[in-house]
Amino acid sequence: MAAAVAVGVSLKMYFGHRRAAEWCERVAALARAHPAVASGAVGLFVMPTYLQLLPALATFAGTNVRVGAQDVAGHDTGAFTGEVSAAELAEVGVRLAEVGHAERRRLFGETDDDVAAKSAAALRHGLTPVLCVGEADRLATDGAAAAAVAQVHAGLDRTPDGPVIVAYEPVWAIAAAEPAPPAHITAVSRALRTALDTMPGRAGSTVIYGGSAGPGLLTELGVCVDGLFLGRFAHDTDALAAVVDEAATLASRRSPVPDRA
Ligand SMILES: O=C[C@H](O)COP(=O)(O)O
Repeated sequence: MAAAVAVGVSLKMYFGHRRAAEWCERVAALARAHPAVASGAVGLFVMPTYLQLLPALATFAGTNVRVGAQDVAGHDTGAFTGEVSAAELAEVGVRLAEVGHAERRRLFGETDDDVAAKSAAALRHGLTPVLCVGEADRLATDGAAAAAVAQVHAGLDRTPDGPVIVAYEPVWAIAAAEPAPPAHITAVSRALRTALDTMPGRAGSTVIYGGSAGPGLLTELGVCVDGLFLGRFAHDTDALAAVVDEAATLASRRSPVPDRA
């Protein structure tokens, strides 16, 4: 089988309940019809709001689409009003938990320690963390890579073993008109892969790119990333289908890499 290329989508808080349900129905139909998703060559995952998780799990049942949460508590149980634990997410069938997104760091004051606690909670309960990292300001490649690698260590160094997905998202490229330049993404993604390769317990981890990603980018990036993490440009499911097609082509060109996250 071709090596898996990931295509993830976070719906953030863009959709209401009905629109999210309709979008999930269309994506489930795409997943059922697309041979590369059905075979696992393209690893599609979807992150709706907490309230949309249960209906999404029902809609994607029987497909290869994994459902993830956009956040997770750093604690396992107790008096943490408004939080949702990794244990409960895993109990209902959620497979991934996003941690450290730039919006949570900037708007909700999440620190590296918070991110590490959330990564640890996810790994303790069998969820794959999707750890978002990226430089806040436009930096040259070396500085950007150093900042992103430092965030990976801060988010993972004291956490249980297990494969993770690192989403490289330069903050300045999120919600922008265009993604970061391919040469920049390539260089930073390589540095992230090298860092993950030297970290004990992270075999099978992958690096994907997010930040105004859409159709065409994966083809430009080629094998230097393990996939894309989409936001706005997946709201149109035809655009998402185009990215899945590109991922399928890329997967067929990669050497098999078993058991990637
Ligand atoms: O979670 C996804 C990323 O933050 C990218 O969002 P965007 O493509 O809308 O910029």
